[in-house]
Amino acid sequence: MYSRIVIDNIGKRFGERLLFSNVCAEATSGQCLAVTGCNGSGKSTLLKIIAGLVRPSTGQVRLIFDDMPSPKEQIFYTGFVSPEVAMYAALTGIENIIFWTKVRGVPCSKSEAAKFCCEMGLGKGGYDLVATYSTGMRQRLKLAVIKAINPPVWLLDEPSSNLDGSGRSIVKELIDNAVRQNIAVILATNESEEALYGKNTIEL
Ligand SMILES: Nc1ncnc2c1ncn2[C@@H]1O[C@H](COP(=O)(O)OP(=O)(O)OP(=O)(O)O)[C@@H](O)[C@H]1O
Repeated sequence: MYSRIVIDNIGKRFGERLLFSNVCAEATSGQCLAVTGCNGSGKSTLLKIIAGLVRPSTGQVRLIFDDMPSPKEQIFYTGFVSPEVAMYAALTGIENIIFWTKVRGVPCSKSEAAKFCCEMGLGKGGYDLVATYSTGMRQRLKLAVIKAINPPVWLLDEPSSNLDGSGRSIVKELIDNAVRQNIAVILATNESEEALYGKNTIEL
């Protein structure tokens, strides 16, 4: 599927405080757009605006897909990995994947969910309750969920947070594969090395 995200003159203000203004960029299928900037510059806020979770103060974000979903359906075309997204602690990793894929209407068997856990380096941890997970394991599970849902637009907010070296390599491979599969990836990061995954970069 072809997708195009147009960030058109976006600005955001919280009360008196202007966070950013006149941000313009585009991300299309098969490309990664990196969003960089210091702590508090508004990277997460911009991703939330693109996800439709926060209203911009000025400008608009247009999501364009070749099969023209209704505005209500468009939310199902994006996946969001963020420190603010939580997995269900009372479910196992595999059960979380089955839950989230069901919410999105994507078929996913237990064995497929177990495979996604393994690919993200959770191993047999996929059968354990998320309540018992370390922060890095929770992050790996969020990556397994977006891989299972596989939407045409991926919004990745600090995808390597709390990950060790092997986890960071998994994130790189995940983004490379997503781009190869024609997914549009928007990546917010503080890591200069990770920012290089972006074909284009917005600095806030
Ligand atoms: N709902 C809100 N109301 C008021 N201020 C907010 C709100 N959400 C975010 N902010 C403020 O906006 C600023 C930018 O936050 P944001 O999380 O987008 O930055 P960031 O660039 O992602 O930071 P970091 O690199 O630390 O993750 C922060 O100062 C934050 O306190």
